[in-house]
Amino acid sequence: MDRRVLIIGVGLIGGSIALAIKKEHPDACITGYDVQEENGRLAERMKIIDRCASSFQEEAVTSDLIILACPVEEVERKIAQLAELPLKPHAIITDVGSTKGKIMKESRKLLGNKAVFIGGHPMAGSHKSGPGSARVHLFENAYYVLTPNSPAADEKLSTLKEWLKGTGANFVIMDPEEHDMVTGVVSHLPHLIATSIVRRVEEHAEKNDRVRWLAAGGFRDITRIASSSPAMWRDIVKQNQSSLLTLLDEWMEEMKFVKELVQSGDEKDLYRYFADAKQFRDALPVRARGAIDAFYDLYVDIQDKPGVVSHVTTILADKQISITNIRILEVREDVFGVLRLSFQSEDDRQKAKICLVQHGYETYLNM
Ligand SMILES: NC(=O)c1ccc[n+]([C@@H]2O[C@H](COP(=O)([O-])OP(=O)(O)OC[C@H]3O[C@@H](n4cnc5c(N)ncnc54)[C@H](O)[C@@H]3O)[C@@H](O)[C@H]2O)c1
Ligand SMILES: O=C(O)C(=O)C[C@]1(C(=O)O)C=C[C@@H](O)C=C1
Repeated sequence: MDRRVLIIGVGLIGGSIALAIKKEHPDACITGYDVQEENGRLAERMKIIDRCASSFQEEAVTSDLIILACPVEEVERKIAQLAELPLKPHAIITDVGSTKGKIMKESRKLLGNKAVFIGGHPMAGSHKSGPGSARVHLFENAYYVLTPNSPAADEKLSTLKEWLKGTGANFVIMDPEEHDMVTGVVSHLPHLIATSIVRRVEEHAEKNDRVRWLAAGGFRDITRIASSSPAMWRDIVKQNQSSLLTLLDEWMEEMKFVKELVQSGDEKDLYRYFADAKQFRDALPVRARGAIDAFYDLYVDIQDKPGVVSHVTTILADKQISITNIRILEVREDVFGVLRLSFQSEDDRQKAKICLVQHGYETYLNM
């Protein structure tokens, strides 16, 4: 074990990066530091990291690669703390934070140091948190933004990509401000909208319990991300405030337009509004995004009767296909329920599909 990696924050993303590094660089020693000691210990027990440390400062000075994988406000604070340390010359520091502008500005504090900072953001994830949800394939096919901002960073770019090769991600270089506007559009504003929908529904549910009963697939799909880590999103909103304020103004304009459309009841205009959105969304490169498919989910229609779940799992066990997660999404009386099975790889998902279809089950790759 010659080269040393330190991951600060061993949650979903830090843990998944650790697994991806280990896959490609089995000789590297990966140490984790987490302010929640139980997360560090869990990651160690799960062999996501080789060991956990109780002080990040002590580890940082001997590390070749330092990955900041904590919430973004904390990434900024950690950069300032690292800048005070005698880091190894040519060590690489990177982060996985969902915002880049303020972090890149803070990283200038490291310029006097011989270590090099390269900002990073893998554009895949989940609403789940903690090392227990870490997955080696989480970033496969996803875009992974890198924001080098100095000649020294340009020089180290290929070394960082080599470290991160096991993620299977597609690296893309971006300017931090552009990054924050684009992620504001596709990730941060949608997150605020999903959360606000849940809050509206909660208020209605307090007045009428049937709101809870009838919340089904549509509500689930549009609000899944509202179950994400509140600490992570509090920090993202603080860091990307200026893009979000612009985008919220645009959103309110859009809602004003929608209200007028509903008020007008104009059939042609209503149809066009939905049709335009459908056309754009259907043309998006879903597979390349990685975020959804990284979990290699397969949906199976099952009847609401005893023993059906164990029948499905037995079929897969007989073929030695392991399931990483299983969930019944919706069971409607007398009709069908949808079972969501998650697999480690695309290969397992395809094999599972074939043998379940052979046993008469209806399966879907997407819902
Ligand atoms: N969840 C996603 O979908 C996603 C995707 C891409 C990037 N990110 C970014 O990755 C980072 C981590 O998010 P996550 O989803 O892994 O969250 P997580 O909650 O699963 O993990 C974060 C970890 O950081 C630890 N932590 C918090 N403060 C710390 C500190 N001061 N020192 C050390 N450890 C600390 C927490 O205890 C936790 O274990 C965030 O910056 C987030 O913006 C998240
Ligand atoms: O899939 C999810 O749950 C996510 O919210 C992942 C998601 C996203 O918006 O796509 C969220 C924040 C990250 O910075 C990157 C990815």
